[in-house]
Amino acid sequence: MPVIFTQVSSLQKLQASLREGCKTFQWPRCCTSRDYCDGTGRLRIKAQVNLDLCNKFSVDHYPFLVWGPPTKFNSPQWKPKQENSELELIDDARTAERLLKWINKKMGSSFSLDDKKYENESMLPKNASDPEQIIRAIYDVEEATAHALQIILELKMIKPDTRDSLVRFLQTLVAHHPSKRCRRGSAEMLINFDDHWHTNLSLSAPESSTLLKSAGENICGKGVPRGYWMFCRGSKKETRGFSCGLWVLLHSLTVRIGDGESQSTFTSICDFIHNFFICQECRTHFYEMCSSVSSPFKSSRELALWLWTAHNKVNERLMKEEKDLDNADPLFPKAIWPPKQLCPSCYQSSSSTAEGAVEWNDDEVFHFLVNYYGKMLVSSYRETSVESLQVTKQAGTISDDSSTSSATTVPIGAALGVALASCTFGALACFWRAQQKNRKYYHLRSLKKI
Ligand SMILES: Cc1cc2nc3c(=O)[nH]c(=O)nc-3n(C[C@H](O)[C@H](O)[C@H](O)COP(=O)(O)OP(=O)(O)OC[C@H]3O[C@@H](n4cnc5c(N)ncnc54)[C@H](O)[C@@H]3O)c2cc1C
Repeated sequence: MPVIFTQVSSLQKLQASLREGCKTFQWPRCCTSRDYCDGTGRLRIKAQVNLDLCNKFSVDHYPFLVWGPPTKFNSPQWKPKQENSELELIDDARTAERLLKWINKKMGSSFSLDDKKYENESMLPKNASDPEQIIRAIYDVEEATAHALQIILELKMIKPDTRDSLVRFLQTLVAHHPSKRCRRGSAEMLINFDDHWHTNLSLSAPESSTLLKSAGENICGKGVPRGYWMFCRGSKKETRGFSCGLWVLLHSLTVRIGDGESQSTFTSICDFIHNFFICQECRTHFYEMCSSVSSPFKSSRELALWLWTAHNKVNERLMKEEKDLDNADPLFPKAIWPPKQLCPSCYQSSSSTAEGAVEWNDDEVFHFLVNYYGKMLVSSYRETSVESLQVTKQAGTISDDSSTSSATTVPIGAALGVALASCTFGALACFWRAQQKNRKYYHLRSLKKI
């Protein structure tokens, strides 16, 4: 997946320095907003770290843009004329138009600088009722899994009385996590579990930090958690995210298990939330719902529908709370799910009872859940990501989900590729932001003049 390596703010700073009187200068090896014009009018670079970075990439002029797969940027040294390198110097990028022309040629695309959809808000799922949105959630499920594990380890939540519950949950993940990476990582963790947690012993500090590092880094592959959400990204920083990813994980488990595993999966989910979900209120409510189940589950259908109903009960309660407190995410207010647009057949034709409750067609809801959290969650990604296919082909393997490509390549590809429909947009976003800043700057200046 190509990326653009640049420092737009540095370029702007450089331009600003020139405007402010740096009459003579040499192109710096690298500069940032902390660089400055010295008494002789030469641009000086302050931070050693920038020099090192620029040395690594042989940066000798501005703007200096490199195109290539993100993982290749980790190589210790790269030179613009290096043969057989997947990194390529963009040699014509003096203006946004010229850069875009270069990218369009490279990609066989025809983007224009007026394509306003590259703004940040396009990173948000535009319409939660759009079934295609779930394709992004595979990354959030990975993110939530790794995030949950980090919390467990950092807060030292594995104790003699919680240990077994984690083992059971990991066993479920090994068999049924929708991401193969996470299945592999969970298996790895289980294999090593007894080495770190002898029965009835909690971890001492040095052991804990060693395991924290290796488990945290590996449960869903290197680079996960990545620190951002795709499907679960809220329009405010404090909304959605982890708890959304956790729900998606739980639903995806319930549609993957066999009938004979339904009761044990139910117990493992309930215990996991009870012991390891840090939201006290959520745990308490969820535990109450778990405790009110009177007879064992006999099929995955029963369990999937139970979890769906439980989630809707939470939604219903939060709908009221959000209304009272006026703290809903404006783009993602709580609602009874799935909405009609997403699954019309889930609704009985009479639609709702006299009390206003929805009458569901349970068979259709189950069918919908199996498709949505089963096939769609994992397979649509492969179909829409050219990059993922390329990685798979290169590796000479056949993938059944997103897991065969590198943990860092795919999400960046997803972040730029799936969310923005093409990696090119990343570069455009850069220019877009730069343009906007300029517009804002000129706007402010014109205001000052007035
Ligand atoms: C087990 C659990 C219990 C929680 N309990 C509480 C609580 O008591 N109080 C509280 O304030 N917060 C609770 N939360 C957090 C809360 O439910 C939301 O996760 C959080 O507010 C973020 O909401 P969201 O808009 O991202 O959608 P979420 O509710 O997180 O849902 C994520 C996605 O799942 C899908 N979805 C929605 N409803 C359903 C459904 N019924 N079945 C299947 N899929 C569905 C939608 O696509 C949605 O975008 C809990 C979270 C979890 C995981």
